[in-house]
Amino acid sequence: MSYDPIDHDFERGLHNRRGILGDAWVARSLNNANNFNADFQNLITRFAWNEIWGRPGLEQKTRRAIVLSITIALGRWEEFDLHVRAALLGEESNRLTPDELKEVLIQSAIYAGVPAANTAFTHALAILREVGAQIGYELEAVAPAATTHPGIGREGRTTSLPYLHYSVREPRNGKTPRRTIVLSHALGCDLTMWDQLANLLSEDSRVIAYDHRGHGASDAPAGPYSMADLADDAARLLRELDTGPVTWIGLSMGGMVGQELALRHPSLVSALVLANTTSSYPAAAQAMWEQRIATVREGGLAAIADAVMGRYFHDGFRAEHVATVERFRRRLLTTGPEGYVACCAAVAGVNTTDRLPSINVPALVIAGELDAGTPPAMAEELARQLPRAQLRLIAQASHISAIEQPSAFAALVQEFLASV
Ligand SMILES: O=C(O)CC1=CCC(=O)O1
Repeated sequence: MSYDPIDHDFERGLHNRRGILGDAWVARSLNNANNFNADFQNLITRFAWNEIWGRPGLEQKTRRAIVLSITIALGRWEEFDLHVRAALLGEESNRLTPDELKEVLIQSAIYAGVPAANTAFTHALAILREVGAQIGYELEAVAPAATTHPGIGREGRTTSLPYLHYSVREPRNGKTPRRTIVLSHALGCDLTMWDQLANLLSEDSRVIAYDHRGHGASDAPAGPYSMADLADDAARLLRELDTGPVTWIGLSMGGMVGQELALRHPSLVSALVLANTTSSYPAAAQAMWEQRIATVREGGLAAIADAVMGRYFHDGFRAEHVATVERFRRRLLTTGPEGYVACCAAVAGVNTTDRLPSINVPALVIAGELDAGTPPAMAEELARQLPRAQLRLIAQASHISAIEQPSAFAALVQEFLASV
């Protein structure tokens, strides 16, 4: 039987401790050990750094965030400072970026209290001032009123009436926007319909999403509305935001607005993505729209909610994505009935077919294979009339194809954007 003189727990712990706190700190701490504290140093090296930090169940970045949160909650500022510095200067695989550190501190404000987070920000800022240059992070003045939420951008509303609620996401890469994209939602939805695509496209683009009049947090002036009203709203919003020509991505009613905008305000549109939409409805559909308006007037939006969900999403999607469908149902039910029926009138009256040949911008027309509301034949007609259109069909998608098939939808949009 051999005797191994190496204490493996201590060695492994030391290795982990160096990886997390850095060689210099660990060397200093070992050099300063003495007959009073060496036993304690040995204990934390074996137990904290080997037993706990050595466990494979969580990434080291996550463990760093946990330590920061707990030291904030307990007000252990010396330990907090040590771990902030180590987290910022750590190895690439496990370091926290200043933005990630900021998120830990913001979240701790809710769970440990604002006073604790306040002190944490003061301590973390002092460390960032010290190590910022080393990690390429510059502190610069920013007005709190101008901050943006990473998931929804900066919200605002037009200064002119009727007020339109919008959000603007600036490019995450921090560079000049490659283009400005406007996302235009369907009847009965609101700008949140686009959250996922907006966050994807804002990697390098400025992305604006807005609520049509009568929807979301925008005004709902007395109706009925026309498609020209909705297009003029869009033009007013773009002029207020001083966007210049935009890439317009609209689904269903949002695509109808895009066509009318390109016809009435051609200088504001440089490219069009028209998804699950049409340039007109057959005469037979007029009675259906009139019936829908009457039903909502009589019974509110609850009276049409099941039918609308059935048109938005195909059977398989509804069965598998109950929470998503519920989210859309809630949104529909919280849309004001007056604004909704006023927009139904605009949709029923859409009529751009004969004018489409004058839209001379690149266009991507997307159809959903299973879309009963605006079937692929309507997309084919759009693509026939638009001089610079390409037509794409998404399989296993009905009306709200951007939600049913988000990856396929995003891939088509990105392929198109790369080509224009
Ligand atoms: O509400 C529907 O049935 C589908 C729809 C028509 C126009 C729109 O935007 O969505």
